Amino acid sequence: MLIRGGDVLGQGVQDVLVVDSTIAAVGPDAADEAPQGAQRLDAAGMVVLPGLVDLHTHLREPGREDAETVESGSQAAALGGFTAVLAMANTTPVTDTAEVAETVWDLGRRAGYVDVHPVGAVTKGLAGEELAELGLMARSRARVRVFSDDGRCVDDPRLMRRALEYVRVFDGVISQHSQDPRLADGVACCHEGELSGRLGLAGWPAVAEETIVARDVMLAKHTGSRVHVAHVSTAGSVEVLRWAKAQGIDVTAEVTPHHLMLTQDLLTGYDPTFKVNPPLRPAEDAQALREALADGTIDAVATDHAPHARQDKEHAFVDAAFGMLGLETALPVVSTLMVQEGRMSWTDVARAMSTTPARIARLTDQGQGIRAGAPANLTLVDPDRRVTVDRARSRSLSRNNPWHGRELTGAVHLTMLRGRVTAREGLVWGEQ
Ligand SMILES: NC(=O)N[C@@H](CC(=O)O)C(=O)O
Ligand SMILES: [Zn+2]
Ligand SMILES: [Zn+2]
Repeated sequence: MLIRGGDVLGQGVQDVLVVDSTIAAVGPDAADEAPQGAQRLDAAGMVVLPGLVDLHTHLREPGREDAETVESGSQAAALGGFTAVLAMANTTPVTDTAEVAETVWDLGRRAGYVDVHPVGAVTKGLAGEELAELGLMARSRARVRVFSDDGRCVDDPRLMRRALEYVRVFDGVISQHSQDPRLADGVACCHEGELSGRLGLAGWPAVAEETIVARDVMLAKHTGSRVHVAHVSTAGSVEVLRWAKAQGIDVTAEVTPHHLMLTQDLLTGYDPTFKVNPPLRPAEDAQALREALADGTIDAVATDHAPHARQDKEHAFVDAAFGMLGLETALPVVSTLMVQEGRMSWTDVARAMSTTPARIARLTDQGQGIRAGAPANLTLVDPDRRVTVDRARSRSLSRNNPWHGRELTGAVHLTMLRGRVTAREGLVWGEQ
């Protein structure tokens, strides 16, 4: 397929020739190299990005196939411009063995829309007591490199130290859900501050996140291992990261689209759609996150796509499950908030949503950019298209969509995984 006239990485119009599963040529001569009868795709007005990689997705299978399956989540991912997702371990059973990791990996292959890389649990059953089979998961067919107890914090410093030492052997990384459970009330469900008092809700203080981030960067320094901070949400965490990076500590961090754009003020209606962990924060935090993403202190955007079935989400605010959808809206939110408003270029977006997350997860078949010889993982974005988000049109099996009714600018037009079109104009592979 010859992709004609697209703006590659926002750096200028180039043709891109894809032959089989590989990018064969990029540039003015690509058309000359196209074989007879090659399919042509007019990409005028589109931005061509490398396939997006999500470091943080909850696919809910095995165990909660009513909320999401590998197949439904993979379809949502492809429609969102992703070619790979890291599937979190908080399933039932937990992904804490090579067998479960291989099951998830195989389900992803069978679905075929995106590469599904299982994240391994750090501790058995996410219980925070005993290390899981990290080495066996790493050596399994699923080649696990990212480990996380996400949903829970590995709060025992001794266990965190051991985990960091262990994964260093195979160049793995611990993705930490940074939240000291001892600094937050068990029923906390929003940001602790003046607003939580007014709403009568128990909150988490920002410091519950920041102390864990600070501790973990020191443990990374001590062990010479890699730590990744999942869903950074406070200005104080950003300051710690900035300091740690200046010291040369091997730490990376991700931010979600919702922590970039949404703030705690949405909670005044007590709508559980906006209940998420970590909680939506004050506007000053969101502002600090935007700046940190733009200047590279925060390395990546990750969705934390967290589907929940109606019976778990539609409750009084305090009783509802934590989490919100994100796969289909991540690129449009980043486009609207960061690109349209001049904070990031499309090259920066490619770095934060493809190249860097692929490197953090040590993926071998993703994030290699748009150059001859790289796997043909591509996302075509229509940067000026305005879309009003409609939760009813999501491919996710769940409806906890915090973007419902919002108008966003920038839409995914087409996604290609190793030369195969997996999504195009709202339809997935097989429907086109
Ligand atoms: N983000 C959330 O609010 N929920 C996540 C867990 C998590 O990411 O911590 C989930 O699994 O539902
Ligand atoms: Zn988490
Ligand atoms: Zn999560």
